[in-house]
Formats: sequence, C-alpha cells, structure tokens
Amino acid sequence: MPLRDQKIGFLGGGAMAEALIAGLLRSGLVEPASVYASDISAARQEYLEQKFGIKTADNSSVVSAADIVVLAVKPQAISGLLEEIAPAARPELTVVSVVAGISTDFIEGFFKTPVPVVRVMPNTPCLVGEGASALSPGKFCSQPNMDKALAILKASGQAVVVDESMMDCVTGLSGSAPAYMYLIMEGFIDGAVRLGLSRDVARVLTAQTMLGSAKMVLETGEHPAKLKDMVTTPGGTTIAGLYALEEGALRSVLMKAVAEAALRSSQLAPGKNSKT
Ligand SMILES: NC(=O)C1=CN([C@@H]2O[C@H](COP(=O)(O)OP(=O)(O)OC[C@H]3O[C@@H](n4cnc5c(N)ncnc54)[C@H](O)[C@@H]3O)[C@@H](O)[C@H]2O)C=CC1
Ligand SMILES: O=C(O)[C@@H]1CCC=N1
Repeated sequence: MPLRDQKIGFLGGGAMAEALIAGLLRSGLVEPASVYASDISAARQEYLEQKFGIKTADNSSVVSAADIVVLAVKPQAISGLLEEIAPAARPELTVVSVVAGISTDFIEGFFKTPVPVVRVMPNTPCLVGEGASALSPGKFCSQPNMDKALAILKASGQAVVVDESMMDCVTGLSGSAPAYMYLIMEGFIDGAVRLGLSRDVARVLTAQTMLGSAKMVLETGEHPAKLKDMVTTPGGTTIAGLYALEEGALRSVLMKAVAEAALRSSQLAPGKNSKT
C-alpha cells in the first residue's frame, strides 16, 4: 500500500491533473481529504474543489502539506513554478512530474537538497481509467518513491517503467497518440457518413471497433499483423480497404507522427529551441 497515509498535492490543476485525481479517487486508494491542488486560476481551483471535494491552496502551501507532489503545469511554466516551490522542497518528498520534455535532471537542479523526482508521461485516457503511462526514476529516486508514483498512475490505467532516454519517444507515442486516434476515428466516421450511415451509429461502431481491436492486441498478445490477417479474406472487403490504406502510406505517416512529436518533446525544455 504505497499510498497509505500519503498526502498528494497537484501543482497545476488542468486536464492532466484532473484525469489523475479522478483515477485516484475512483480507485479508493486515497480519500479526497488527502488530495490537494493549486492553480493560478481561482475558477479552476473552485471547479476542482466542487467536483472532487479536495482542498486547494497556493503552490508552496501544497508542497509543505504533501508527501507527494505532482507537477502538472505546461512546460513553459515549469521554471517559475520550480523557483517558487524550491524553498519548500525536501528529501522526504516524492516529486512526480508529468511535464512533457522536462528531464529529472532539470527539475533536480532547482533544489538545494537531493529531492527524489519521477518523470512520468501519462495520457488523457487516464480520465476514464484507461491511461497508458511511462515512468523513469531520477538519480535520487528509491524503489519506495517509484512505488508511490506507480500506484498513482496505475490507479488510472497501465503504467510501465522506461529508461529516461526513451521519454521523448514515449511522449510522441502514448502521450500524444490519443489525438492521432481521434483523427483516425474522425476519418472513419466521415467515411461512413459519406456512404449514408448516421453519425451516431458510425461513432459507436468506430469507437467500439478501436476499443475491441486494442483489447485483442493486449489480451491475445499476438502480433497485430497476425490479428490483421484473421480479418482479411482473400479477394474480400478488408484487403480492398488495406490496399487503399497502403496507397496512402498509412504506416509511414504514423511512424513520422511519432518521430515529429518525439522531436518536439526534445525541444520543449526552456532554452532548448523552445518555440513558446
Ligand atoms: N494533455 C495531455 O494529453 C498531456 C499533458 N501532459 C503534460 O501535462 C502538463 C499539463 O498539461 P494539461 O493538463 O494538458 O494543461 P492544462 O493547461 O490543462 O493545465 C495546466 C494548468 O496549470 C495551471 N498553471 C499554470 N501556471 C501555473 C503555476 N505557476 N502554478 C499553478 N498552476 C499553474 C493553469 O492555470 C492550468 O490550469 C503539461 O506539461 C503537459 O506537457 C502530459 C501527458 C499528456
Ligand atoms: O501536446 C503536448 O505537448 C502534450 C504532451 C503529450 C500530450 N500532450
């Protein structure tokens, strides 16, 4: 029970913090009274208090009150936030960062003492308990620190440990890919609407097909190519559709999407060719 008696504070109460808080409370691993959040938007703080029954306070008060703090601001705001909370940071704290493109080294550099930092790349499906998260330990991280971070992320889906050198890749894959999946689904839905199917029916059939196909991959452990072959009758419909997808170079487009997003992740840290 790595989260027993732990107070968890979220710094930045936006979409990602909301998804993780929802998962934690749904899992029953922590009570609302053990969860704190801070946000520069008063409206956002009020929303989180109302929705989850958690407490809100300013950044430094949350760090002082918490055993675990989750950094959940945009990369552009991370330096200011770290400068603000540094005086309250201490070696007993576990810092969990979900900030894209920001290394454990970068975060550790703001603190005067060795503070354990875990870098995490979650995704928005955490909101419905189906997140995919990757975690990497910083140099001051012990196994109990990792266990706490893993427990938070596993409350919202699946979580795996990867070497930090793979974090940009993971950011371009599972961190960003919900958006790619929605784009793909939009295309399928429009394709069916074009042929006369109602949008509502097309939406349900598309989303359930994506869910079912993903479940087949996870539950059978088979290579996707084998599962694809199971659908594909010689001379049938599927191979006709696959031919169109291959003509559009779907697989190379998807590979490029992961690479472009990973490249952008590597540029997000302040001072690293950041565009914003
Ligand atoms: N949205 C996504 O799909 C994913 C986002 N992430 C990462 O999670 C982090 C948060 O992203 P989102 O939740 O999507 O952004 P968001 O914009 O929804 O939330 C950020 C929140 O931080 C607040 N904020 C800004 N400066 C602050 C400060 N100094 N102190 C306290 N609060 C402050 C903002 O008011 C906002 O509510 C980002 O670093 C992003 O890279 C990681 C994985 C997936
Ligand atoms: O687009 C972004 O930068 C963030 C990180 C991964 C998903 N959303």
